[in-house]
Amino acid sequence: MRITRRPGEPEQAAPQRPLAPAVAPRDLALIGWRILAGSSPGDAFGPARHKYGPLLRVPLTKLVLTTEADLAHAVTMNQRAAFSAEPAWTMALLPFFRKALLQREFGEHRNDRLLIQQALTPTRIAEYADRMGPRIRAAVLQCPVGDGVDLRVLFKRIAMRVALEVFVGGEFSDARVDQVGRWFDQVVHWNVVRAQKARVSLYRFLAAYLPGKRAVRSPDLMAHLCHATSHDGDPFTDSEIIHHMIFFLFAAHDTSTITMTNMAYYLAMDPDRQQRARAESLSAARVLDSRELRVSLGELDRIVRETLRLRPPVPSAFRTAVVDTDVGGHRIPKGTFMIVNMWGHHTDSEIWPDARRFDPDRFRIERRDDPEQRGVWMPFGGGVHKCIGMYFAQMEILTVFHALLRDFEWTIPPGYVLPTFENSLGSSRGFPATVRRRDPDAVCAPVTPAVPGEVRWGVAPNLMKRLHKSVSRSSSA
Ligand code: HEM
Repeated sequence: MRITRRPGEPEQAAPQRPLAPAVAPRDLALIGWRILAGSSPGDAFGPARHKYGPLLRVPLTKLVLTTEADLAHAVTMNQRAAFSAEPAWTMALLPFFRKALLQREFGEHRNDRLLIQQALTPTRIAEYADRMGPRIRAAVLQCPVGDGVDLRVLFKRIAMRVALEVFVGGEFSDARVDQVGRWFDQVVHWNVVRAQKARVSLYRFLAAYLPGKRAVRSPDLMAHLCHATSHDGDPFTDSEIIHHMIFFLFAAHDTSTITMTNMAYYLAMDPDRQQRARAESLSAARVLDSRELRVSLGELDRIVRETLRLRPPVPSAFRTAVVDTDVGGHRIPKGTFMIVNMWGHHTDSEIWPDARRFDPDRFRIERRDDPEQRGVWMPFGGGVHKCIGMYFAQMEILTVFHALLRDFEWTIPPGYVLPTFENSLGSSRGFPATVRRRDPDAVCAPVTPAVPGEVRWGVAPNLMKRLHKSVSRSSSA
């Protein structure tokens, strides 16, 4: 419609619909039950979204949850500076981190993010790939074989070593890597005493490096922070550097460990797909640089993407409204705690055909162009807090699996379900794999097209049947 107005006449604002409050459904608990009973978050929230709208408030609280992709963009892009990550993340998961990057906002966040970003430029990542590649391949060759192997232990050790050697600098013994890994496991533990003890140990461990880093400009993040200035123009204090490093090392290894564990799990459930990825790796050179990794390992790259769609290690982003604002036509009062659940729209069957199938081919170029899929894959978040380590993680994961697929094959006991909720940030578990070393001269068997596998969900898989029954009873009541 064309709007005509005389010169000088003020522009009339389009009539606006009054802002609605987020609905607080009384049957919200039922959604929780559905997820516990084996629904994916996308399936469980779909009916509620149709009934109540895209924003659901938890009754009697200031918690508002959305599984809507558009709203996830609006909140994380934060164009009106109405949301802050700091108080929300501190409450949700990071009480044991102090002034981490994710807990900084606006000017201060911009300053520190730009500094940290310098450790993650494409050139630096390529250097890390060259330096860490041989160490990763050597570590993969140590993979235990036999039944009941927990591959998570291997992935954790590799990711922890890479994070320490790249961002703190130097070389670390296996015992030291495992010790630091255990402290990080405990730092987000529900037992606050253990968590506090672990944080003190990490603090002391990193503090011991400070004098050396302040004296010499070594090419690692920690030395870089020692010689940089903070937002107020002063050098970072010892404590600021250590708090940055504790969160950074955690973010740099825990998410990658979880992703690699989940990938190994899906590939164990889908032997055809594993074989296809192996054939691709065997047809490429054993040693690939960071650019070649992405170009030569398309199948593996799609497996990473699909794994991150189905089980994002950071399933939600948390924000607090710092002013009264609105999102998607809904009023958001100051102080609202927003849970942007990317996992919900990642598993929404209205967006992803056959959403519960593990189907990496959905990321093939010809299918990725599907307009419905554009912009709805958000495992690394969005906006100014978007994951700073996205390309680093990709390089590391591809390097590990390229080596693993060439020399090992693995399966999983039939019917085993890796508990869905227990493989995200702060609570991650492995699974019992049967691992065999491959004969290096064996030719990869011809590959049949993979049949996408239905993903099984469940918090406690052995309780699934019982929970299903109780949910259908309460729904029909
Ligand atoms: C598969 C692996 C990874 C996933 C899925 C992941 C996911 C995420 C997500 C979703 C966020 C944003 C949270 C929010 O907006 O509330 C984030 C932030 C962050 N990630 Fe990652 N991450 C991964 C790997 C890494 C790695 C390898 C590093 C470091 C090398 C890293 C460092 C960070 C940092 C420092 C932030 C905070 C950024 C900021 O506040 O500006 N992450 N990550």
